[in-house]
Amino acid sequence: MDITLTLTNVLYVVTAGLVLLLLWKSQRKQSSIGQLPPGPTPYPLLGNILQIDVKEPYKYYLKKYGSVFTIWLANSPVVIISGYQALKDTMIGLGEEFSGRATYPLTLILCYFLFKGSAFSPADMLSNTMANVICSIVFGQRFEFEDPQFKFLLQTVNSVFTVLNISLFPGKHHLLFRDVDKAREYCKRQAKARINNVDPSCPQDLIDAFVLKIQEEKYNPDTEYHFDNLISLVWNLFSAGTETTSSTVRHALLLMMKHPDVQERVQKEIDEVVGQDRWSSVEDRQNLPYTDAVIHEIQRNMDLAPIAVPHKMMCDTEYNGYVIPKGVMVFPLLSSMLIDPKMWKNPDCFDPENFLDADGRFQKNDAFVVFGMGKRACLGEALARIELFIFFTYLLQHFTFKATVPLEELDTAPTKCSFGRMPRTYDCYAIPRK
Ligand code: HEM
Repeated sequence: MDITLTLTNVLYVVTAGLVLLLLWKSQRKQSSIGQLPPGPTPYPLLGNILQIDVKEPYKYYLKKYGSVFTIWLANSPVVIISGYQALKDTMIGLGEEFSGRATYPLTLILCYFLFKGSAFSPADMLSNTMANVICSIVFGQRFEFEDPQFKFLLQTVNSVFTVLNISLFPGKHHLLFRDVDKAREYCKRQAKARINNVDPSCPQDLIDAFVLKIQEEKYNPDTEYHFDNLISLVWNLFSAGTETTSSTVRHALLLMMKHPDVQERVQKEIDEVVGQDRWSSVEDRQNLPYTDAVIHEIQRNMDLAPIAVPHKMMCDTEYNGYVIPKGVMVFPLLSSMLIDPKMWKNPDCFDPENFLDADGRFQKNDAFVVFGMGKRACLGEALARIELFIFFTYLLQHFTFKATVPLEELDTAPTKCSFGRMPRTYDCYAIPRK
């Protein structure tokens, strides 16, 4: 008998056996969690992946199943929660139970990005500038834009937001994990260098302050202040705090080009309240209601994190007649609130009137949940709001932004993907105002 033929046959049988085993396990898992909210029937192994429309991932199911439903990403159930009431009940009312943090499943990552080459694109400048804000707070220093270490850190963060559009199979994401490890190593070296070198009377940055807490709590066995947490904190702040704000300002300038009347009105208000001879400060915000409304509307329109950052159940929890087991992943569908026609005057278009009352005063709106809600809401919200205000007002105080293409060709819709919405890259003219 031909030995190669026999081996091939054995291989077929083993592979078929493995596939059958996986199918059996997958179906057992899918049917074993009986009290989850309803949702589309999953295929074995793949779950609902093939049924999800990447452009509008959950719209159809929202209509069919209402505000709480389950989808399966491969072999893992994910509970999707949407709408004002359900999100308030869960993220705030049951805040503790819903406060675990899940990791992004690779299968969720189904993003599509468009990139174009450009003569003057503000993208790099914005991300360098915003990153230096975080660097000043965390590392106590700013970096030159050309610094290779700084470039590497930024590139890695950018990859986390963009290259994560790949599949379960070996490939680019492994390079990404390797780069993330390298970036964390850098954070580690920075932190290690400080361990015995902090002046307790004068901490210079976040690392110094954390190191002092480590020393203060060294005899407390339950302390959260230890070296590993310091590294995670530094990396989390850096990665969560750079691309988010710089992408928002990038989207802001794009919208200003598309809506020159809005840009002009913001500039007029800044000229009247701040003038041209000084920078705006946070105190000016209350006297700049139109500008404030425009910044909020930019963020609502952008909808940077449509499903927030995946949550995880801390314990078995009953909600709305269902039981969501401990460990199950939950996506709070923030988008559903940002475009809810019951909550906004004009939910589908960019319209600063969404944040203005009849007298032109700034009007808060409970459905403005771009930073998430409840216990796991964005840690950097206060800083992000200040950054967006200061950078946006500074840029419009000094420049008028103009598109390089006719306005009707300027597409402002962020590139869609199922976990984040990134602004498009574009060329622009920044015309000095003086
Ligand atoms: C436009 C700017 C930003 C937006 C729209 C934004 C949005 C968000 C959202 C939606 C979440 C997840 C909330 C949830 O899961 O319920 C989040 C988490 C987080 N953000 Fe931001 N963020 C921004 C800027 C920043 C900045 C500047 C920092 C750091 C200084 C930061 C640090 C974090 C951290 C550390 C978390 C995780 C919090 C946790 O797990 O408890 N973010 N952000």
